[in-house]
Amino acid sequence: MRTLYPPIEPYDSGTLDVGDGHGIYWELCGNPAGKPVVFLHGGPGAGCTPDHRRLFDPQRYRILLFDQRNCGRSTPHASRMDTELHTNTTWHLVEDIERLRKMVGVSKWQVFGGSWGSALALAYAEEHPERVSELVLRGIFTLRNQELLWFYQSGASFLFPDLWESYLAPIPEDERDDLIGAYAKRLSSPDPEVRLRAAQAWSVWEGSTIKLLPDEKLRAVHAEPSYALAFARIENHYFLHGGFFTPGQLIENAGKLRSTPGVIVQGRYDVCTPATTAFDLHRAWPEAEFLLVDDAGHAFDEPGILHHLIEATDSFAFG
Ligand SMILES: CNCC(=O)c1nnc(C(C)(C)C)o1
Repeated sequence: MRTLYPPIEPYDSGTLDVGDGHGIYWELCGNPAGKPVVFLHGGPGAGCTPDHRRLFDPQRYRILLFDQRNCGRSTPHASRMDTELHTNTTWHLVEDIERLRKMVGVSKWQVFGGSWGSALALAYAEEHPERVSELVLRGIFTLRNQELLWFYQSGASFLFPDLWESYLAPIPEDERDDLIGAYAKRLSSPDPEVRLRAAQAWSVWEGSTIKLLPDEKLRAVHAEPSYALAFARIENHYFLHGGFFTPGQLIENAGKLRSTPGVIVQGRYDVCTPATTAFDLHRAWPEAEFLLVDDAGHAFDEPGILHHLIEATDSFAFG
């Protein structure tokens, strides 16, 4: 089974001013003369980690990673309540990707994204197909209403009834018919204790359910206050607006990808973004290789998923 390439450090990094008061943290890793690839993290609001650099052969790829608006090392951080989110939408991020592409000076690049990153990758590729050499996608998420309701209102709750009680805890029973809406109210509360309690409950729900087997380290990351506040605020903001898509937009427009080489990797037991969406994308984009991993959940570093992701990036590298 293939696994991550060795740990590496960036050979360059910085912050790009993209307007609206936003500074986007970016870093370049691997071979400056290598095949260009951009990595799109999940959430939205999760930020990049050093392991994300390791999905690509550093001898053959020039790897750009960046923290999307208001999260990670980008500024202003959404954990601050004076950080407003109205200039953080899918289409702002698509424009940021183009700004970064022009900054690094490439005409096209491989786009790699998992979960929310797969939605952003699809949005970018459907908007700018001429800028995408290949797509490598994992844990397909297109923010259709049924997808959001499954994970945040009713569905995944049937598989994790114990953890679901903790997700419900901050919300009074008479508001539980619209949990995304009820969480929005608490994530914008003037009371910092109310905000933090809601943010941690929201963030830990996801952090506790994205791997096939429990991962206490990942749960702890999601419970950390600054991370949880940004992650929950940004996710809830996007989900309240349906990802800023028209209903079913990414699947309906997948015909724009017919000439783009691609690989779709999906865990059979992905509770966060169930396989039905990946299958719908496969049906709409049959040219892409579709790999359903029978012993995996959602996370990129589940053994079977990681194996196919590394095989995919290797297969597209020069040489
Ligand atoms: C609903 N959020 C799905 C998503 O983008 C996602 N799933 N897991 C993650 C991290 C592990 C990166 C937090 O992001």
